[in-house]
Amino acid sequence: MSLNICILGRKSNGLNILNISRKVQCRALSAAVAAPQPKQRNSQNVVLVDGVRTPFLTSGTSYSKLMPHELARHSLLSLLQKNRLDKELIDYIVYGSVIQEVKTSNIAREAALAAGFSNKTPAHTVTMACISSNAAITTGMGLIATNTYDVIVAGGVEFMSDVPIRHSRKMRGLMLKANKAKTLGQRLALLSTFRPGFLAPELPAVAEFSSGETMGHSADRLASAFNVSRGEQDEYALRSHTLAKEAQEKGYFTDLVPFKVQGVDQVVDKDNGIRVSTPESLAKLRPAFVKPYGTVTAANASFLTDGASACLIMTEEKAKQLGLKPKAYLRDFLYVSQDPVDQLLLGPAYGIPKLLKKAGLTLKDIDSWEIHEAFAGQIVANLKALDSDWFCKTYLGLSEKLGSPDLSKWNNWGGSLSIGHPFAATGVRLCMHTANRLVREDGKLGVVAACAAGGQGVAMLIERYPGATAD
Ligand SMILES: CC(=O)SCCNC(=O)CCNC(=O)[C@H](O)C(C)(C)COP(=O)(O)OP(=O)(O)OC[C@H]1O[C@@H](n2cnc3c(N)ncnc32)[C@H](O)[C@@H]1OP(=O)(O)O
Repeated sequence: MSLNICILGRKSNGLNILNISRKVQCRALSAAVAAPQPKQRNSQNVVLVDGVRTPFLTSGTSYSKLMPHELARHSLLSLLQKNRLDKELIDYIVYGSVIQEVKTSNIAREAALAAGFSNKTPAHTVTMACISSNAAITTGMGLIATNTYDVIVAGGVEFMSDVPIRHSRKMRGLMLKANKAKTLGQRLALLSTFRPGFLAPELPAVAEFSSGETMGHSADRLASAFNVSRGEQDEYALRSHTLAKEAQEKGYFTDLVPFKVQGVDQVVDKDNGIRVSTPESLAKLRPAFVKPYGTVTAANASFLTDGASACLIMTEEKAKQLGLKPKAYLRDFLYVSQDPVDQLLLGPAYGIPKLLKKAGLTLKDIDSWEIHEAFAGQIVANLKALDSDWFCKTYLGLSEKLGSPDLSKWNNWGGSLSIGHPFAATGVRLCMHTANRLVREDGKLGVVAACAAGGQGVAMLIERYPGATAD
């Protein structure tokens, strides 16, 4: 028998369209009593021991003079310090990165060396757009499952304060040829081919390579396809910022490790993009991408963010041997992908039903949802897709809609819209917020899901570890 007392919390913020109530779920008798058991998949239990992140900062602020591997270094060192771990214990490091600093392309290795890890600890870097640190974690799970390694650090870093801006292709061609020219005559001949237009730089864009469409434009198109109004998007964005602020003030972001940045007077100890606004000021903002009729604005989109994260995963047996107290079991995961020219931000809508089916669970079994908020319109569209017979039958092959997740369990500490979204670092934050929320909210099972450029997505199942704490 489970006792399920729901206390109606403070005023609802008027989120009627999404039907988001501010119910605080109190499961006084532990969820474990009648809780479902997901199908066992791993031959060995893989546990998430702990995870940390730098404060997430809007790009161009206190981290702007750093290099990305220095941010990653901070998360690696902090993970070890927080868990009082010897660097020699780490068998392997996997890190995610999306927009790469060309000098540190294998940033996992550069960050590890900068952090003083043994040069005998191999490290590699993965990239899968906004789910790159999920890919780092699941790569680590694979290395553990194949008995290749026992103790893995997985993480991710993104640094939007300094991105590689290139010369144009023509200018690059000219410069490479000039490098090879042997005589003054050859150099002068090349110089005569130079045209001022060659100097126009190539800026990296947060855009889909195959279609050239920016993510913001895709979000606008998705919102329009699912009839998500501007009002719904602003309302959802306000919810995200409000809940993040509340969680920040209550000290729930225990995954965040303060950072003394060289040259910056004050220790950076908070995410700086959380900004609770009023519905009126949100309504005044102009469209950021599709002008003049689009609905995605600077306030209902995630913002360009600098940050890094790292987590420690290993077999349960190893954690016991080392006397470590894990936070969660990493129970299951899967990736999904669709045509990016159609709709590329529906990863959660594709991934969640598949994951639940694979694990033998239903929506009701999930106590904590941590879903990446690329855009408010993208989140509302994913919710509408899950609750749509048409979408679930046509695109997922289900006999009917999956339904609506309980929104009182959904991103209760805000999300990427408010906390920030350093692309390759977000996955670890999602897993850590899930693990810590399961403890604070007395739940058992959590789902992480995210969309990513390329039309890809991830869904992960996380289970609270007995005796876990949220510190
Ligand atoms: C799967 C994935 O995750 S894909 C990746 C998803 N993420 C992205 O693609 C990143 C999208 N975001 C962006 O590119 C940028 O943040 C943009 C283009 C939306 C906005 O960039 P900027 O214009 O530089 O934003 P900026 O911070 O200046 O804000 C613009 C205005 O909105 C206002 N604003 C921003 N946020 C808020 C807020 N929460 N409340 C009220 N006003 C706000 C600002 O004050 C500013 O107003 P002003 O013009 O009067 O000064």
